[in-house]
Amino acid sequence: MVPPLFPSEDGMTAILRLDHLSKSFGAVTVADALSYEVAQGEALGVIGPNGAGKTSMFNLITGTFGPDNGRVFFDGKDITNMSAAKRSHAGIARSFQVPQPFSGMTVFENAMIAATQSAGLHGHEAERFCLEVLEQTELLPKANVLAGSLTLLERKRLEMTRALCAKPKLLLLDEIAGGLTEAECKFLVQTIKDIHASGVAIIWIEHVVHALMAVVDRLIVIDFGKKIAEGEPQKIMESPEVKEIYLGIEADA
Ligand SMILES: Nc1ncnc2c1ncn2[C@@H]1O[C@H](COP(=O)(O)OP(=O)(O)OP(=O)(O)O)[C@@H](O)[C@H]1O
Repeated sequence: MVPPLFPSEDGMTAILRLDHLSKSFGAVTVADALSYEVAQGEALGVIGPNGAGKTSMFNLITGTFGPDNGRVFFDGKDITNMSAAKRSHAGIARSFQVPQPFSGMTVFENAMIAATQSAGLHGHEAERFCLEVLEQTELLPKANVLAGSLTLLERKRLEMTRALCAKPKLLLLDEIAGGLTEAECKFLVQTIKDIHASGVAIIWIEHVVHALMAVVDRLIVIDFGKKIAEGEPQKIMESPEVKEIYLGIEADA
């Protein structure tokens, strides 16, 4: 039986629900009965060791591949069998760990592709919206520059721009702070805070934990495709499970 969608257990309205998602590639399990919810407008942080299945979880949410078992619910609908393109139209957008812009196009043209193809905007409306987003992500001065010539920080900003131009209800950020200097990271965190404040729900996978902690309302920890901890960020970071994974301290030490 399909579980009731709204409201969720804590009385909040969920934008996303993963219900016992499982996925394996041969002997490698990337999702192991993974279940959680994201409330409308919530910012959820995701941490876990390399290879734990975090990016795979995004692939299951965006429909890059389907689960072996379990279901994905988004905005009141079961989207488990929905194509990636339809999920994008429905309001799920992502940024990639390795930025994937159209390098031979300008920043503005990259933004326009997302606004027209994913958000379904046209003409002046699309242009106006792209300019607004470029201002928000501080890329407006680079609007006419080729994406291939941007710095790493600017490419990360372009990833966010493209995702935001799709008018998402849920934004998936995959290790967007990696490789940045401390000062660059601070700027990026402020932009993500602004996006969060505008009401967009966010799931943010990040190894740069202090950046994550500055934004997220809740944290989950994934190891071997399994959710091993979930809750208030500070408490989770101090939990024995996290210390064991990140610092090599035995859970019962
Ligand atoms: N399409 C695929 N086919 C086969 N194996 C895959 C596929 N996608 C991911 N994997 C494997 O699944 C495991 C989990 O990968 P995933 O990228 O989801 O981990 P991650 O937690 O995001 O890691 P990282 O923090 O290093 O980015 C890895 O061992 C990876 O090689």
